[in-house]
Amino acid sequence: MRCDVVVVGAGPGGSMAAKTAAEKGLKVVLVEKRQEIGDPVRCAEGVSKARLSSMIKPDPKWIASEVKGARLYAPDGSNVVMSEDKSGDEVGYVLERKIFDRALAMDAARAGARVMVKTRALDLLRANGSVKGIRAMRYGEIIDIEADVVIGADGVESKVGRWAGIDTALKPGDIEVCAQFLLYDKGIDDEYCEFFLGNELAPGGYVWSFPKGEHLANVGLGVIGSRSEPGAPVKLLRRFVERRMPEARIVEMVVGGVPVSGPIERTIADGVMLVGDAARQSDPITGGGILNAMQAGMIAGEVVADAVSSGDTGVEGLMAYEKRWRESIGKQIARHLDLKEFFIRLSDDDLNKLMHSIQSEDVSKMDLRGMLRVLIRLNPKMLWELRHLVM
Ligand SMILES: Cc1cc2nc3c(=O)[nH]c(=O)nc-3n(C[C@H](O)[C@H](O)[C@H](O)COP(=O)(O)OP(=O)(O)OC[C@H]3O[C@@H](n4cnc5c(N)ncnc54)[C@H](O)[C@@H]3O)c2cc1C
Repeated sequence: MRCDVVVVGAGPGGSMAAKTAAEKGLKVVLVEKRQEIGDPVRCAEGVSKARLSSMIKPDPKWIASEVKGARLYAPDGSNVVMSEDKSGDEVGYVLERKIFDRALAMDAARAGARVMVKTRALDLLRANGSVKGIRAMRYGEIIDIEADVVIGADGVESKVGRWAGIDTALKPGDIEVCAQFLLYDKGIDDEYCEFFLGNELAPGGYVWSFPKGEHLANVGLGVIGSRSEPGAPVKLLRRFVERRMPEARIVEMVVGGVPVSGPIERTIADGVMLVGDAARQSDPITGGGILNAMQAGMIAGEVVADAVSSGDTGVEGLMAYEKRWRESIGKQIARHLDLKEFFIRLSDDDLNKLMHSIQSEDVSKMDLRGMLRVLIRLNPKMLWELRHLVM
């Protein structure tokens, strides 16, 4: 089989890359190892309404709920409320990713991409040292898919980067190890996402509750890998749920990892591009990666179309991808990495102090940067080293 570009992985990043490249007239193959795109879900499914809407038209079929904002809790229970349009990438819509991921792949198919499920990429094909596509396993048979460019959108456990010689290795401190329940509890606030901070609750991470309507919610937590033991996230989550919502009915459980390493050194090689979690493009503070993956996928699709039509699919021809994603989402990722590195060092007392200091301020209409500016003004000694982030 021969095409211009083969995309490995039909998550949000891969499907957007495939759709964009197909719309630009390229012959695209999108391979997905699972037999059902989007299932099982390893995600809390929260995204910013405005940013999602800037990329695709929201469809009620894949929106589980719309929230008014987010409530942020310090370890001692003190809290602030942030409104939906300002609370960052996690809040606005809570998606139904089983339907959402499938809809994005269908959009790619409608744009002309060939979608192949139950097809696992096994390795890169090479000829005279250059990448020439992938070898894959499809329904138990080995097949070769020849292509000028391979886009690796194969998620947090990505192998495409490694096969291409790109260093995507993550240290334990570069991963949030997560556990999540989909649960029903009468006490779930259907109008607000909730975030709970605290080293006892989730060392180096946080607990979230993202409502999906009618008192159903994704309740989960992430623990920084360097401070986690095997099984710890599930134990901590069970403790949280037993204490705060003892009547909860758990109907689903997922575990998974989110890269919070910040940008890797390079995301392209000759004939290869990495997108989304494979490129470690998720947000180091929130762990949110859906929208960054989609945006990077769109950029990758545009750049690969230019590269194929110019006949230069080497590093030079793909360099515009590297530049464009770093100029856009890369800047925020880098800023949030600095913030994460600082905040995971804070004690629960520090977190309480910070929360108390902003409770008398109206932060409801502020974005994360505005809130940080106020926090630095009120706690100059503790937060002085973060001042460059708000200048
Ligand atoms: C518990 C948890 C909660 C999260 N909550 C949120 C949230 O609320 N908001 C948010 O924005 N982000 C969240 N994230 C992160 C988000 O899920 C990811 O950042 C996002 O899915 C990345 O998209 P992607 O397209 O890069 O990769 P993925 O969605 O991981 O897709 C990769 C695809 O590649 C396929 N694949 C892998 N290897 C191969 C292969 N060899 N051959 C073929 N196919 C392959 C996989 O099956 C998969 O379908 C969460 C993550 C976790 C673990």
